[in-house]
Amino acid sequence: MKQAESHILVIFGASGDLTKRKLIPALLELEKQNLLPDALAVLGVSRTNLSDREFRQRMTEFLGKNEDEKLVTKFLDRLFYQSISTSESYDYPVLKDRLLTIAKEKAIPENFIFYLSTPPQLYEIIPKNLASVDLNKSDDGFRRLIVEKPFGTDLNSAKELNKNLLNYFAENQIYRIDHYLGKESVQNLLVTRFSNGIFEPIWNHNFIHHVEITSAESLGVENRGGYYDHSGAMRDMVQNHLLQLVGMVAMEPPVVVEADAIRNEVLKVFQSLRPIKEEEVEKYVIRGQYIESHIKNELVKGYRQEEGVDPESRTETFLAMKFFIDNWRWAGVPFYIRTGKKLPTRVTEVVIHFKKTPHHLFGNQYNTEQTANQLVIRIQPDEGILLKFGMKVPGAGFRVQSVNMDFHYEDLADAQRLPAAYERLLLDCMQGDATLYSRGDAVEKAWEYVQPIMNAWQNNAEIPIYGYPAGTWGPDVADQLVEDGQWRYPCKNLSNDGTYCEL
Ligand SMILES: NC(=O)C1=CN([C@@H]2O[C@H](COP(=O)(O)OP(=O)(O)OC[C@H]3O[C@@H](n4cnc5c(N)ncnc54)[C@H](OP(=O)(O)O)[C@@H]3O)[C@@H](O)[C@H]2O)C=CC1
Ligand SMILES: O=C1O[C@H](COP(=O)(O)O)[C@@H](O)[C@H](O)[C@H]1O
Repeated sequence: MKQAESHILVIFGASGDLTKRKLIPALLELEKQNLLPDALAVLGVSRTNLSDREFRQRMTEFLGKNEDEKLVTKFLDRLFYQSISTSESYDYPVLKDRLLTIAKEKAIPENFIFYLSTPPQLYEIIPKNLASVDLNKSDDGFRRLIVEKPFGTDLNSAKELNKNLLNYFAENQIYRIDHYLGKESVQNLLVTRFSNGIFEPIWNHNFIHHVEITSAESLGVENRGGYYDHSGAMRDMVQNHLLQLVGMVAMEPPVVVEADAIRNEVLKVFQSLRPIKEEEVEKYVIRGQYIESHIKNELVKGYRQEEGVDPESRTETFLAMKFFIDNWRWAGVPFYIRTGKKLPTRVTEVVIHFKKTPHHLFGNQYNTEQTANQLVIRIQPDEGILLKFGMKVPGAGFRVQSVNMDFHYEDLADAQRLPAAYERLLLDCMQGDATLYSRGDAVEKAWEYVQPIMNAWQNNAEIPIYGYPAGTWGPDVADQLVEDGQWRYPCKNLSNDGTYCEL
């Protein structure tokens, strides 16, 4: 594994939610694991006036309660803060001076990573302002730019954003975060497929009947109603996280495990998605919105009653769709994806449904079910893999029953905690590895694919948006998408608070 190189990490938007909830805890965890280089500083930047001491004090509140004091002190000493008017170029010489001063005082080489954790309107102006003081390129050190989602809100804005970023940074300097790619179990998809002789030979239309991907959340929009009402499930989850998952499930083996080799294969999957025409949207895509209901005797608000949401909103909080990948491997295999807020539990899983045997040997004589094998790849929580297969019911005759072969990450003898997505992604960028970051062309291709669906919703008020009671698996009509049968309902046991279900 490459070592993280010494550098200064500049976080724009350092007084915001993402910094305190995800980035700082991820950095502390890397410190704990001894994965940060000795010469590393973090410079928080935003408009709020804070001293270094005040910034450190604020960040302390978001670190775990029982952390080792010495370690926390070492970590906090790496943190600095600079207040600037982020959108104004006149403040960037101040930023540059501060960076050079920290580099000199702390003997850190002039390598800089700029993390854009601000409102997306600033994703164009900050790179431009960095370029105005030559912080975008250097012959000596590296300059990298991490961009948070959303990468645009539709195809045109995504193209515009990419074009503008490329005015100031080269593609190989740009790291677009999709935190799903940072999840350990998503990366394990590649290992499951490409390091097991038993799976890859049958990973195609000859053996696979259909593929199902579910990403369910039990939470609603919480305090993000204002943002979500302009986004919806398609922009928030499908265009990015779920299509990236599709890319991992469906791609061809990359030539090597390197950023461009893997990302080339993901792009090819996106290029092979059969377009859904505007007039076909009703047939292939079901959208829903949660409505008021009772969950465990408690009255739960509907989406339109959430703070920041238009009382007549037609934004989808649930989406289920069927689509095809028109290439050699996947010809004729339906893919189904489903995501939603206020569903019964939080679970993300990929289910490979294999074809049934060509002849049901035991069916006629023993009036027994014909089982089809399923491989369930649980992304979260309770990460693991489960294989369902038919087994003889003990005793007389040949009756068949479906049973499970079950692996859970937490059962590993030397079980290590799974690193959080932001830990892995930050470390990768520090090592100059963009494999788990989205590439601009793939992001645009994904927008190109979903754009006609969003257009149809916008242009045709007749396309229904179905209500579903909060706490259910979405509108019943979503079942009609799946030809023979229904979606897998993923819970064996639901925890008491309903937020967790066993594989
Ligand atoms: N929070 C999350 O869980 C996730 C967030 N994201 C993305 O990350 C980015 C940051 O999100 P989040 O931290 O939640 O956002 P917040 O609104 O909490 O923080 C935004 C930050 O940007 C700074 N800022 C600088 N210039 C401006 C400006 N002109 N207007 C408003 N704020 C400004 C703000 O500080 P100041 O006012 O001091 O300048 C603040 O520090 C967003 O693009 C979001 O979509 C993506 C995934 C998850
Ligand atoms: O990007 C987002 O992802 C979260 C779901 O992430 P997960 O890691 O908890 O599965 C989602 O809640 C949020 O709306 C979306 O913006």
